[in-house]
Amino acid sequence: MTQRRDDTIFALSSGAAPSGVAVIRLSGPGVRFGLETLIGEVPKARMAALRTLRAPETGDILDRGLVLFFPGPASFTGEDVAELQVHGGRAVIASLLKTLAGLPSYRQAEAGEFTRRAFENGRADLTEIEGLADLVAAETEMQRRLAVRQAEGGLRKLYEDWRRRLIRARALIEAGLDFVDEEDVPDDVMAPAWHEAAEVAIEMAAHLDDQHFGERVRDGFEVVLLGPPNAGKSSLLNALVRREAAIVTAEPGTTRDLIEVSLDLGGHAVTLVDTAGLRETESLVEREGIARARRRAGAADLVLALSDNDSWSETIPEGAAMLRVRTKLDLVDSDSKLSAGTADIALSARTGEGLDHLVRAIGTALDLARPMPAALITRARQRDGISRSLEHLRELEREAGRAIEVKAELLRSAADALGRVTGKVDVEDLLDVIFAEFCIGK
Ligand SMILES: Nc1nc2c(ncn2[C@@H]2O[C@H](COP(=O)(O)OP(=O)(O)OP(=O)(O)O)[C@@H](O)[C@H]2O)c(=O)[nH]1
Ligand SMILES: [K+]
Ligand SMILES: [Mg+2]
Repeated sequence: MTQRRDDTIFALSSGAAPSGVAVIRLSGPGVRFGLETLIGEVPKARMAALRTLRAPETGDILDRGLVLFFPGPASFTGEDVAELQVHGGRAVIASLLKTLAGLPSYRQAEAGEFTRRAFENGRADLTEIEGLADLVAAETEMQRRLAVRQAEGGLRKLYEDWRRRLIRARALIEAGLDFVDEEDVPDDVMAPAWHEAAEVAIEMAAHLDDQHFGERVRDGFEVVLLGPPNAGKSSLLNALVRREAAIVTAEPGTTRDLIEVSLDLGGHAVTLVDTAGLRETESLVEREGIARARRRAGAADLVLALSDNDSWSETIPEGAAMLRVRTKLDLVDSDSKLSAGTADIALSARTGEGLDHLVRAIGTALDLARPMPAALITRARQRDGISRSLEHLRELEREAGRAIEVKAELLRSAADALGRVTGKVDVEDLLDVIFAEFCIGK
């Protein structure tokens, strides 16, 4: 996807027609010419102007709408940009797009091309662009909050600061190399550089040690339902998703495979997994299902251990965060309901009683209530880059006795690994993957 920058690109940036209002976005060197052609002038920068749009050849009225002009370089893409806010009918949009396509060196934008131009013109780094993609895709409130912070440069600021400090440390070392015979370089000339690198390494390690919180906000936390046959696991899953996603029968051993559903639980993206009831059995199919249930529970963010009789023997895998859920509360007479038993929560999938309590408890158990740090890793790509950078710094610490040139090279590699995360360094191979996430018009 290499584009010539003398093209002016355009696209419908709002959703599918028909809609009340449609937004057509233009970017490139021909934007001023395009506006003069369509409305006879270039309106005042960043002010909405109500104008009649006309076909250049015939003078026919295409539509009347709001026209906005954002001169480069202080625009989204860094180029001249315009937005045409017109009526969202199919014919209006079609005639405008056709008119634009007829202008010299105008063409339809490819998916993500506006954002790509923004990156190439230095208007946003890769982490901000990933934040933007997440913001467009955000489905839950937590995802939206995380994406806004990232799109606003939360990660960029942190990573640029580290990179700047590593580059400075290397400069200190190289300056020392230039002026002093290596044998004689006194330790204290280099000491501030080593100190700086060690500080950055500590900060990176802390940043990486986040239990993958940002990735899980983005991709969803995994919550696994576990318990003996007929505990009511599938019934609870169905009640939470409000549809018959899993088969429920009175027969113990109904569920064999893992059943996954994605849902928004109180503003948090969760993948809820129903599993086979745990028991000794001769059935090979069921045994495999039970083995899968245990494996999945072992890797879960949270296990909901279900029981309809307040006993919790052997259900719980070591180490997993867990809530004990007493099911079928509607079968319990109202006097016994008052004695809480050993469960964290009691509920009925049949009547819905206690479900809201469960949703709140899940949020608390996942520790979602804590304040979100300004910069959270949201993707494996970022984690890999920071880990690689930290590896180089660790090597630097281990190789304390090595030649100064080797150490300077390790600092350079550490800074480059960071630069690849933000897109400052040699990322051509990554770009197509990242921009493919965007739709046309973004
Ligand atoms: N009264 C009442 N019955 C329930 C409730 N939840 C589940 N049941 C019944 O309990 C039986 C088992 O429910 P399931 O949801 O299939 O239980 P499960 O844990 O998925 O069972 P397996 O898949 O066999 O391990 C069914 O007959 C359900 O109708 C409830 O809240 N109240
Ligand atoms: K069952
Ligand atoms: Mg089941």
